[in-house]
Amino acid sequence: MNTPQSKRAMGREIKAAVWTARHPGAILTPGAAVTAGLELGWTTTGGIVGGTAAALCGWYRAHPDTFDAYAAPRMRAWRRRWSVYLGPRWHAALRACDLYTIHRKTGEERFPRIIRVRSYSPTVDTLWLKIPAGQHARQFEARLPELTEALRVERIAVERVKPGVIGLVIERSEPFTETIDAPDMPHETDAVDLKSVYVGETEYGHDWRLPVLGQHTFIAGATGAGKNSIVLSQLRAIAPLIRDGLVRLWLCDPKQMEFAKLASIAYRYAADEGACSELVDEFVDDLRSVQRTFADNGKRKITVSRETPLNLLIVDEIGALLAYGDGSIARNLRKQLAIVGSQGRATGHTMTALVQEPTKDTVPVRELFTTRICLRVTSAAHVDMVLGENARLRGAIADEIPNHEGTAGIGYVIRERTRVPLRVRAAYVNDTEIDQLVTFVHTGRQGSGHLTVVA
Ligand SMILES: Nc1ncnc2c1ncn2[C@@H]1O[C@H](COP(=O)(O)OP(=O)(O)OP(=O)(O)O)[C@@H](O)[C@H]1O
Repeated sequence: MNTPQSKRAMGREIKAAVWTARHPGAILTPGAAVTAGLELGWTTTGGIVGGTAAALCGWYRAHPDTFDAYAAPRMRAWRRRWSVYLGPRWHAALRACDLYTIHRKTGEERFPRIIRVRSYSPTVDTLWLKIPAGQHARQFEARLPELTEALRVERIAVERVKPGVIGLVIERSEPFTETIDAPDMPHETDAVDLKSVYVGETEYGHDWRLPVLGQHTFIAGATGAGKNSIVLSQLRAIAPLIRDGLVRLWLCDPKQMEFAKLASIAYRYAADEGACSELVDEFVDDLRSVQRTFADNGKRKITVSRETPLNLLIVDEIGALLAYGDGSIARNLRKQLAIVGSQGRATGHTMTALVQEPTKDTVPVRELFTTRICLRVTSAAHVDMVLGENARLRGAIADEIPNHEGTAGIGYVIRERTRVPLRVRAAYVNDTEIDQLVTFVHTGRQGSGHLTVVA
């Protein structure tokens, strides 16, 4: 491309024409309204506009899930585009942070141009910026604290989208300011739906529910991010099924911290790496034996009962297990977890793995897990490793969650239908509530004569 030589800037009328071509809606929408008013009459046009608004209100009230997933992000993005990120305001913020260039010959100020606004959640916007020659994502990274203040937002992250285009992920406010109480333990097994177990709240204030039956769960988060609280919330929510022998816990607990308290209610419990590997072998043997029984009886899918319970394998610190020793344990684990991942859902063998740092050792096994959760992580690269490509650019800035207890349990999941990140917070289960869980299970088992088997 030739470097421009002229000292004259582009004419105003040409700039206006270019702007109109880039934003046809800004002319077409009022134009269509006026044309409709003149052609159809103002009453009919008012009726059409009112009818559309009423239909949207009806949708909003009647079907919050689909409205929040499809209509709300578009409407929000449009509103923000024409209010918050409007030209003069946007330019003032960039100018204050020195994030613009000056054309050497014409002296014209050149600002990164907003080419796309997405607002997948009420609290996070993603802007795509076409940056002028001479700018780079690094300059934005260096000025993020200033830009965050200038835009009056909570935090901002930068991603390079493609040559000449960067993404700014802007978190406008923190939806979670309070700890969420631990789930109650229902008394009756009928009160539990294993396909939808309460573990906390979403940024919309709805229940955050996870399936325990038929899905494998991968939880990543730096130390202190609150990974355990997700598992412990699940276990409290399904407590009567553990008590009644409808769910069997298989625990690999190399760290021996919170989960060690659960050893007495586990069906199998292992702490050191060798024992964990043996436990997983036994879990796969059990899976095989259920497969054989199913083959004999012509069954294809599990119905959870005492005879065919749900077997839940929880592997804490899977990263450490996969990186441990001479590699034989890691190889065995990878092979066995692949079997559980591909065949366990039908037989009622599901697994949950927790990892502090998603690394090259854990990435291959990550693919085995159908539900993935990313709490606070220490590197921007970890987010896409856990949640999939472009998750961070779409708003999952889990690496930007501040490292303090007030944010523990906060993270992101990817919504199934729209592939958009959802900010969530797990309920917090404290030590007393873990003890309550253990007592609840033991008391019920004694009452029913059900025996606890501990490895
Ligand atoms: N869901 C939560 N809500 C609020 N606070 C929480 C939550 N989970 C954990 N915390 C707080 O954060 C602290 C650290 O949590 P925890 O040790 O369970 O995190 P972790 O991710 O499991 O860490 P590690 O990998 O080191 O075991 C807890 O002691 C607790 O005070």
